[in-house]
Amino acid sequence: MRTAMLRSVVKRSSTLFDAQPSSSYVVRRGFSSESAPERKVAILGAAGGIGQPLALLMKLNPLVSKLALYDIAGTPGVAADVSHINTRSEVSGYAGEEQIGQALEGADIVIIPAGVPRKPGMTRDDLFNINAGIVKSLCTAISKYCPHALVNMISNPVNSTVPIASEVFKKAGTYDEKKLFGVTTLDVVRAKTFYAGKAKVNVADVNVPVVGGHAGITILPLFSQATPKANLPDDEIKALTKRTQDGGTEVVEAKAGKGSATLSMA
Ligand SMILES: NC(=O)c1ccc[n+]([C@@H]2O[C@H](COP(=O)([O-])OP(=O)(O)OC[C@H]3O[C@@H](n4cnc5c(N)ncnc54)[C@H](O)[C@@H]3O)[C@@H](O)[C@H]2O)c1
Ligand SMILES: O=C(O)C[C@H](O)C(=O)O
Repeated sequence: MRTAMLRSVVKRSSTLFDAQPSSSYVVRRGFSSESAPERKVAILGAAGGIGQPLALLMKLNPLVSKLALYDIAGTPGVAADVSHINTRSEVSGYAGEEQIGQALEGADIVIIPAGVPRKPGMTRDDLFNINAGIVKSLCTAISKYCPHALVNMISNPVNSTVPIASEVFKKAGTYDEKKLFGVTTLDVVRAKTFYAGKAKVNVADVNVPVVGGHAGITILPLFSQATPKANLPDDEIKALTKRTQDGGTEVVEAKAGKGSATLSMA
């Protein structure tokens, strides 16, 4: 899904990537490829639990030519580390609000895992007060510096942070419903894994549509549409549905105060 999204991005300017950010903490030139298109991806919250493995995956993605890693702190180290990987993209680290413009300038895709994760006993909605403000300020900067970028919202509660982003973009006159995404792929990933285990089929062959939002009962895995068909009894479908809806809580409790899903998320 992530690759398909990246493939759909249209190159906007051939000169976009010529300029070197002057005051970024780390800039490393990667290996170039004549034939691959140029695309800049910015990760906001790049030094965090999701941000770091996500930066690694983006650095491994041959469709990315520029990777901007932004956080309030810690990004120079992450950028230096990731930049040593021998793939073509050029990696830059940006730390602090005064550098967000450089991080976002020319970005085709912005991925936002910035914000606070849950602790045991909390719901995603309990994150609203702090994460709403973070998302609002980041989206205001996106409107200013890369108003045409595809925006992937990971920060929770996704059911609320996406509407916040859309309101910020509407106010700035930059809203495009085709370019704002709430990232709920983890629900699909979980539904596929849990279904494959119960149905005793190869997980690589499994498809399970999931509709709705990204919190509790708003997550609706459609196991009736799952393939390969397995004719599981109702009680097993109910248990699979509940486990998928509670998948995030399962990880939060297992991590016992050290955050929520990061690796399966990235
Ligand atoms: N959509 C999903 O499926 C999904 C899955 C897992 C986690 N999440 C959510 O993703 C978010 C991040 O989770 P995490 O485990 O990476 O948390 P984390 O605390 O490990 O990392 C968050 C990062 O955001 C940074 N940050 C905070 N304020 C910022 C700002 N104003 N600008 C830039 N960066 C800022 C922090 O410095 C930190 O490095 C949480 O809200 C979590 O609930 C969503
Ligand atoms: O559950 C959380 O708080 C994080 C994330 O939304 C998840 O589904 O793992």
